[in-house]
Amino acid sequence: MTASVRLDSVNKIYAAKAKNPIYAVRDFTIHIEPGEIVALLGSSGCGKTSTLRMIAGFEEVSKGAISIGGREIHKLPPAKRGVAMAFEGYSLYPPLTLRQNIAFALKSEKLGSAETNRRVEEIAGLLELTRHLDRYPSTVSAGQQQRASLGRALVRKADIYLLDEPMGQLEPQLRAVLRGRLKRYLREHGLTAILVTHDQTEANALADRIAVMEGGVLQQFASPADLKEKPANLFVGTFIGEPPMNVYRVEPQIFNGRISLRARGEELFGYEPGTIDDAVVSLLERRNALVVGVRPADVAVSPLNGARGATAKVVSNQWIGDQTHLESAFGDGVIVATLDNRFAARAGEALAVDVPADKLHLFAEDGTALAHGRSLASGGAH
Ligand SMILES: Nc1ncnc2c1ncn2[C@@H]1O[C@H](COP(=O)(O)OP(=O)(O)OP(=O)(O)O)[C@@H](O)[C@H]1O
Repeated sequence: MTASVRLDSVNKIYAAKAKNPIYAVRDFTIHIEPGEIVALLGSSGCGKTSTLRMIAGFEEVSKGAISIGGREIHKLPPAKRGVAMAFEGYSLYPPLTLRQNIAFALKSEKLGSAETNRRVEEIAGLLELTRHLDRYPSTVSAGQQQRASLGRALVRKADIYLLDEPMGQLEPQLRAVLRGRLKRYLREHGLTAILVTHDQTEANALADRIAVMEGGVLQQFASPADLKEKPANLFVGTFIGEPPMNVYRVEPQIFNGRISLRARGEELFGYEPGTIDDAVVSLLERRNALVVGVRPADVAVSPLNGARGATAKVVSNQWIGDQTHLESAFGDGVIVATLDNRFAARAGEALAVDVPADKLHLFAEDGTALAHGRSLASGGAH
């Protein structure tokens, strides 16, 4: 009951014959392993739902191919694809109770009523719905309807499970609990699932790999850790991570082996000879300008007296319960640092900020990644 999924150069063009066709998805290629949980992540309008609906069969594929378990399915009707889908808009049947709605998904499996009931109760328990099973959709909350819709998808036996924003309506505490349960359920049954979300936490918590989309184009398909540590381009670098990566356009200067990354004539980051790997140094030698990305957690801040680093002036210092968020004026912009401890610094105070060489992300001016710390990205190799 677990299948691979392949999307090969899939395109979705709405109103293809109109004067202004809408390219919702362009040349989208991903190969998903059996039992893998994948998230499609991106901001509103990036093409996530169109992609999911093409896999389910509710939208035609304009160009390209989709296969599930090695079987090409993109021309088959939805019911023949072996897909179970939980819709963002719930789409429960109003005249049926939640129990009947969930059981309805089992009709085609022709189970006896005892087995049907057992499966419905199991899913309802997982989703904290047991107490509400005999109520009608119009008499329960949006979050309960959403869980029933999720239950209706999970209760079925299918080759793959498609989940469109499955937790969007849930309050944060329940969301965290159900995320854990959903992941355990998918894993225990070895199910292949594709989840659409615009919530990074949800994607990170649930998915083995995340497909980051923007403007209908796949930006990167990688594990949560790789997206954070080795973003393929500046879009992914700044989209993934909260607070976002600090970004500066700099001109590198190398003098007697010392490397100075400068903006408008001012040094933002300086490195003594030998602190940056040779491959990265030769990359810097070949560029007049590039973009430096620095994660807030990688910024070291210290009192000014003699500490190494450039000077920054505190703009705001917030303790958010488990972290300090420190924003300081830096160069002609700002630098945001996050620290695990409280940090005593008032607005207006000057500090030294420094970033270890192995934490620098370097991008070309067109946004292609060149290097992450010590390792060259594919764009940095030439
Ligand atoms: N039926 C349609 N007809 C015309 N354009 C559409 C249709 N459905 C979606 N679009 C357009 O296609 C693009 C991608 O939409 P899609 O819903 O796939 O994005 P999304 O990432 O899922 O966004 P959201 O998170 O807001 O649902 C958008 O520009 C959207 O306006």
